[in-house]
Amino acid sequence: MTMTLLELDRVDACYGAAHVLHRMSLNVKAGERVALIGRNGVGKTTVVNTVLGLASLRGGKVRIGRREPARPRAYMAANEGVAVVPQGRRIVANLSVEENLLLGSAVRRPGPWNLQSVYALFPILRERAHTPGTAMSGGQQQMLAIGRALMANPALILLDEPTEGLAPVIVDQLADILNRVADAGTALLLIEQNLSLVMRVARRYYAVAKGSVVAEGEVQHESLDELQRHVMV
Ligand SMILES: Nc1ncnc2c1ncn2[C@@H]1O[C@H](COP(=O)(O)OP(=O)(O)OP(=O)(O)O)[C@@H](O)[C@H]1O
Repeated sequence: MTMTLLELDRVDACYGAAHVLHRMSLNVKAGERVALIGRNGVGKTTVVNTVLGLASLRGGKVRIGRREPARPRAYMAANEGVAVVPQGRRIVANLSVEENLLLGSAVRRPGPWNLQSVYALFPILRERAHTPGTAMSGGQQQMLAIGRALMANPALILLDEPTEGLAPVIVDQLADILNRVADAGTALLLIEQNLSLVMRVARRYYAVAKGSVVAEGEVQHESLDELQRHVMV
């Protein structure tokens, strides 16, 4: 049986008094490529925040790898092989590209990814290894954020709107890179409003509205119009 890497089972989650997720259920198994789509503010980032313990789990169950914590915490995700490429990238400004990559290897599992293989995937990062991480373009910083996640050799990467603010030509490169990462065996949960990326990378999708899953299925069985109606503002 394929291992479940992440599962939310009827999860309710809050920020203080703000109740954002309502019986949210989704799962990602080893090697899967899953998209989470939906309009702004429906709770997609809160799924990641619940896994990291940044939003409070108030009901339901969260499974992270082999654990089912009552209070999920970021270190548990890291220990269970779940890495995050956060919205806005969060590159550390006063560290070089290489130092930012090395931050990703603090909790490291065995696997194919190391500085050399990350540099082979992103030659631009090798060229810019000693420049400050935030001195690079938005697209390059996104590559750095993905490279940093790979340095942990994760079984699953949660990517929160990786195409935000990127030019279409960079989105094309990103699709190619994410497919290579997934081909190498890493599962992806792709939070995205860019459906061109979703259609090129994801196999399954969940559509979210008002903190719950309102539709799910195989990406290849849906038309662009069908997916589009879940993200239109
Ligand atoms: N730290 C917080 N405290 C209180 N409310 C929050 C907090 N973070 C987010 N929210 C609220 O939770 C709701 C869901 O936000 P979330 O960021 O999960 O949405 P999203 O689907 O990821 O949207 P976006 O694409 O805009 O990031 C929104 O109404 C937002 O205002």
